[in-house]
Amino acid sequence: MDAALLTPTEMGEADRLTIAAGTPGIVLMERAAKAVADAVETGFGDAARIALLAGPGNNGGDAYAAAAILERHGRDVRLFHLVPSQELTGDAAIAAKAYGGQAAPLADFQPQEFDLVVDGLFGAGLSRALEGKVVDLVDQLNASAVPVLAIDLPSGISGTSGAVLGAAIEAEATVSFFRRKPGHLLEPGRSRCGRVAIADIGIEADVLAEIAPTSFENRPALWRHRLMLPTQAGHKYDRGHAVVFSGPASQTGAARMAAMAALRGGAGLATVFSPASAILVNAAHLTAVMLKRCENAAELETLLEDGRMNAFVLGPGFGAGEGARAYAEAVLSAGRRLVLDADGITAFQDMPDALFDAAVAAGNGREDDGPALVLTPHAGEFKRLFPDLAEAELGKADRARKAAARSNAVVILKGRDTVIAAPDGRAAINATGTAWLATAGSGDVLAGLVAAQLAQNTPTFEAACAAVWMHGKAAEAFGPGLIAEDLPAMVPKVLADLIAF
Ligand SMILES: NC(=O)C1=CN([C@@H]2O[C@H](COP(=O)(O)OP(=O)(O)OC[C@H]3O[C@@H](n4cnc5c(N)ncnc54)[C@H](O)[C@@H]3O)[C@@H](O)[C@H]2O)[C@@H](O)CC1
Ligand SMILES: Nc1ncnc2c1ncn2[C@@H]1O[C@H](COP(=O)(O)OP(=O)(O)O)[C@@H](O)[C@H]1O
Ligand SMILES: [K+]
Repeated sequence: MDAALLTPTEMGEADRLTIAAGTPGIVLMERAAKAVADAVETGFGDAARIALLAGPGNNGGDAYAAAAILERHGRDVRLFHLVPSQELTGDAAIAAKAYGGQAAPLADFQPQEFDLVVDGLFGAGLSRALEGKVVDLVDQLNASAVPVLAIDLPSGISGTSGAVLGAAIEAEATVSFFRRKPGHLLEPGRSRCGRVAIADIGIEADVLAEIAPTSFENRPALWRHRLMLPTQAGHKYDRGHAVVFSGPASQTGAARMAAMAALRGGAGLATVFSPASAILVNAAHLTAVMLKRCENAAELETLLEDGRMNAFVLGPGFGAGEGARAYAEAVLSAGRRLVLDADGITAFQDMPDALFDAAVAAGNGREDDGPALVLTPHAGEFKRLFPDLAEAELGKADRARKAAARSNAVVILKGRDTVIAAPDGRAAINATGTAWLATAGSGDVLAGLVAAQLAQNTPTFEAACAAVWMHGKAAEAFGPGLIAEDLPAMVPKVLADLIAF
């Protein structure tokens, strides 16, 4: 549960359970405020003049309580309130009463008069879009060069979806409490948060058992225990055999990169299945990866008789025609797990139900590994299979979740904030990677890394999460100048760190 993300509603529940177990709300607020004051001291120690902005709820209460602490530390603070303190209720009213320092209405706030602004306008309780004077203030603050430390979330960012509601503050740093929220990881929220620190305010981890969160940060804690690493006496077939379908002679590179990634990711064997016309091109470039001719569906049926070939990739460079559909359906109906990427996804754009039916019929695989199908769309490909979901007013995590439930597939919805969702409702949000991943072919490598995990019998959701995490880490390890071919070569370093972890 270390990787759990809490929606604002779930966080409210964590708060409620903690209060019910005997910790008064004002104590939680004091601890939250102490964490904010500590973040000011450690991150913005040089700031001489500090403004704290207080909204109408407990986020504002945190600002009052933090102002009181900073003032006791001798800092020059001034508080600006959206509503007069006598209109506050509950813990926020208590905190406002306890603060005896300078306060003024928000209309008097001029960002340039300060070296640091602490944003306590809205946090988890943001329930509608910002409007009117608050929007003007946010715009003015964002246009100034004054750094902002946000309490819980930058005001205007949805903690659930990361969306900007009306307008949102751009923070340099954010202090949140107990666990991250999806909005800290999903764009544009992630970019607006700056550095995120999570403070312990005395909420016990055991509240999570009752809350049963379904969103997670994609970290090794989520899947590390499900990875199958080579055993001392292991055989290559223990680590599975990944197969990647090659496209025609002029489009073979993508499949080879995916196959190389499958080997580097730990599959015991990897084979490219190639149409006859591309055999020589593929043969000229392959060494550790093997090659077999697969000209049509009948040949595929025969090849599938070798039950050791247990994980397939279809799509990179393949061509988006009827052939792709026939192969995908054959692989699924033969009980193998399949990563469907790129052209493989596009091939089903006019008949997505045929794909979803095949995935439902394939069920949950051997020993309940999880779904047989993994879909790896970027936003454009996603729209081809799920046009209604692409257009719905949904956050990215819910979009991916609904797609996973509809298709009975694990869906990897790619981008800077890649979401991995399972039909059972789990969703993991990834934070590894660099902008250098936006390079031709990097998605092909990801498909191969997923197949590597599937070949090694990692359950489907965990396989997808691990692959996305490693893909990002490989990019981080390489640094600037990355092209897709560099990624497989970085995987050994990523695995070494993971094993040492
Ligand atoms: N849940 C917890 O465990 C803890 C919560 N704390 C703080 O409490 C915050 C949540 O407090 P609240 O639930 O009171 O919520 P907020 O303080 O985030 O905001 C709710 C208030 O803002 C108003 N509001 C919402 N959207 C608005 C909009 N667009 N324009 C104008 N007004 C709007 C609401 O009517 C309500 O008065 C957290 O973000 C955190 O800072 C901390 O005190 C520590 C403990
Ligand atoms: N700005 C970014 N930051 C981090 N990762 C990114 C960014 N842009 C793209 N990616 C990742 O790079 C990969 C690109 O895959 P894809 O769009 O299929 O490209 P291609 O078809 O060229 O292989 C995905 O894993 C995606 O999540
Ligand atoms: K805030």
